[in-house]
Amino acid sequence: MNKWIDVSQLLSNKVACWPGDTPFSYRVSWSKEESGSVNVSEITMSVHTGTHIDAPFHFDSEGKKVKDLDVNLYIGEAKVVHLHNPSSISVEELKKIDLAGVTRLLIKTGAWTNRETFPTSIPPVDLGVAAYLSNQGVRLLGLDLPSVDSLDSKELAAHHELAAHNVHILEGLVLDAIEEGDYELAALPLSLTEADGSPVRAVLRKR
Ligand SMILES: N[C@@H](CC(=O)c1ccccc1NC=O)C(=O)O
Ligand SMILES: [Zn+2]
Ligand SMILES: [Zn+2]
Repeated sequence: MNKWIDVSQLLSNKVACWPGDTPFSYRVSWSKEESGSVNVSEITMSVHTGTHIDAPFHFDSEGKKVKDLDVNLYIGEAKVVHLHNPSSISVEELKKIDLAGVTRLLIKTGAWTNRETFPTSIPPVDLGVAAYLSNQGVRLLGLDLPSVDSLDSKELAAHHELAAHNVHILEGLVLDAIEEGDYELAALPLSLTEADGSPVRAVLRKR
């Protein structure tokens, strides 16, 4: 039986954060010395830090929140493909991939090299990709990037298009050591009732 491989970013005070967003912080808020019995800690973070999923509420105030998302999206068969430092994620490139039976597509671009600093530019998901993937039956798109849109985008066109075509978003994967092929994925969001996104622990197992 193949082993599960962790494809999540480490959550430490060094993790990169979207410029201007709440930085990640961890601290022991009640030490064993103080409490007399236990160490108790707290974390503060943006839900868009590290490896995470977006709920449509992130970019649509009427959109689904994390609690409304189907857990079945985030567990099951997934295909990993490599695009080699693409300038964007294009329909043309995706047409070269056999997507028959693929419901979860994970793309390694290699474009985010130092995960302790936020990238200055990333390849965005082109317009038309959402419609293409959805026609092929893809329901979850995962990337090794902090966003599916370019970092300076205010319209978040790819986020909106993906949601309109019912393709869900998983961002910030660590796919450096993952070869192309068929895997099982587990990347469950927390059961946050109100949130627009959630950190996940993403793991892959070769099929
Ligand atoms: N779309 C990005 C997050 C994002 O856009 C963002 C996150 C925190 C603070 C500001 C953000 N975008 C501002 O334009 C994501 O999905 O993780
Ligand atoms: Zn996000
Ligand atoms: Zn996003």
